[in-house]
Amino acid sequence: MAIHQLTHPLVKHKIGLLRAADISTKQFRQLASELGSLLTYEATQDLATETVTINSWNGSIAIEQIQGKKVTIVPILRAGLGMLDGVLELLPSARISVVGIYRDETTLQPVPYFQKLAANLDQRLAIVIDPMLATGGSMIATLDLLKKQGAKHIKALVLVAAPEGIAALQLAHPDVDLYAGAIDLGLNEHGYILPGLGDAGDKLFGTK
Ligand SMILES: O=P(O)(O)OC[C@H]1O[C@H](OP(=O)(O)OP(=O)(O)O)[C@H](O)[C@@H]1O
Ligand SMILES: O=c1cc[nH]c(=O)[nH]1
Ligand SMILES: [Mg+2]
Repeated sequence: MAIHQLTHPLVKHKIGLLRAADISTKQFRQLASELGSLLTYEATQDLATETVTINSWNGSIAIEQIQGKKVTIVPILRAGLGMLDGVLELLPSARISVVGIYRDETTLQPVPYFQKLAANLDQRLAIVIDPMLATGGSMIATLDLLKKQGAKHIKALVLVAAPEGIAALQLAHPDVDLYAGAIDLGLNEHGYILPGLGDAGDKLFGTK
């Protein structure tokens, strides 16, 4: 598994702003979306292109376009939705496959509750988005589910990852590339990332 920790100054700056205790819902949403765009830019660097001929203002010319079926973006509900607008800014025609999973607060085990996936998953790049990779349970369950439905080419985009989650992901899905805005120190006794962002879903949805 390739692990890409983004080092772009804009990413570092925006992740830093996200960590402020007094951040507003509006600011948190805006930054999560912007970081979604920056992670997408990085994660799509190796997309294959093909040459096609089009009619331009000055006659026939050859242009490059992305090859193959449209990408599918896979937000993990709820918090993954916070990155979706930013990802769509760069991939406006992408199909969206929604996966609903929450983490049981006591056992920290992922609990799936919804899925609605794009067709022909085997022919698409699937870009899974979730702000937090903590124990890795939710991401691993999502990748299990996508592969069961035929997905073969998957990338995972997170704002903050814990080393524990990266190790678990590496073991379960060594073929999936991870793109992280930051790799933090570790998890506390409740499974929260330190220094982390706190509860990303609650901050995005204003539920706490
Ligand atoms: O790596 P893990 O240990 O599985 O933890 C990470 C998961 O926890 C959070 O979701 P949460 O369960 O809070 O659901 P929410 O997005 O609905 O708030 C987060 O958005 C991830 O999906
Ligand atoms: O730190 C964490 C861990 C799981 N979910 C979150 O929202 N934050
Ligand atoms: Mg949450």
